[in-house]
Amino acid sequence: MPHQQQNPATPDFSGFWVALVTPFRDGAVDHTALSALVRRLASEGVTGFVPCGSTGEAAALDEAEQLAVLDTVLAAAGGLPVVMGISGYHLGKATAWARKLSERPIAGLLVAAPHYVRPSQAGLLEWFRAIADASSVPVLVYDIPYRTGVTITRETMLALAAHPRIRGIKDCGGDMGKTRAVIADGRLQVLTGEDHQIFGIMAEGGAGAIAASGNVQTPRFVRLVRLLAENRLAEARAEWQPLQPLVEMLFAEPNPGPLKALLAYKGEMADELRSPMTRASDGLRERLVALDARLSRP
Ligand SMILES: O=C(O)C1=N[C@H](C(=O)O)C[C@H](O)C1
Repeated sequence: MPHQQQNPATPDFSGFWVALVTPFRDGAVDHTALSALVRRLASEGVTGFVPCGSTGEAAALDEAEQLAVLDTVLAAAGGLPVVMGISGYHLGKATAWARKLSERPIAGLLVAAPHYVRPSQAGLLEWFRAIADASSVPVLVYDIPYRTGVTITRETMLALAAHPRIRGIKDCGGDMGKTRAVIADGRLQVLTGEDHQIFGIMAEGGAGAIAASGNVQTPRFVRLVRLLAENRLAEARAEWQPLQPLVEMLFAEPNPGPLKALLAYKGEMADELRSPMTRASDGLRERLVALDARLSRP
């Protein structure tokens, strides 16, 4: 497999990354659909790919399935970088997994705080440092307290920035004070992980986004992030305004249900999720299809 286009000495995670859905068909991962999705997104100008995040229903995939998803994405990515998601709450398993994943030609690991166990800040430092020590590729901290149940404080985040392999955050932290402090500190690249905050966080100096919404209307998201990176705020605002209702609808029911409903309507995959995640309602699907059609008109 080709190595990712990242300079290991100065990895750069700026740009627009897509948090990939994992297509299923008749209960199994649909690798044909996944490969076609990645090739389309690459041709539409995304920076890179993030498989096995929350959007990718990683919690419902066993290790062999996650590795197979990663290999399909690497093979279809055409040399674009791939950052693999890791979550869990067993430190020994997480470090072993990080070691194994970093044998693959990936650009980085996206590591969430341990969920359910609610450790102290000292425990969080141990978690992220141990995984970064085990990894041979850069690590992005996935800050998402509403899913993990644990808040990474500003002080903890800045302490993590001292680790040579921790290079950025996927910010769903919901604390603009912390986001601003990390941007001002300058050691970690801040990628928003909240699709509705792409404009705001990049306008404040964020380096980019990792977003589920970009699985659809991809060229619009790619243009938006490019304009923001170039500080062309008025043009970026004009690009952002029509995307706002799309983002709202895509998250009106649990992600990735709405996204898969729209991708299925477009013929890119089956409208199938693994329980307990469920398909979007018919009403939301109809509204999404209508909005997507409007956004797709030249
Ligand atoms: O899978 C991800 O990574 C993302 N997850 C967020 C979520 O559903 O919590 C949304 C974001 O767009 C990407």
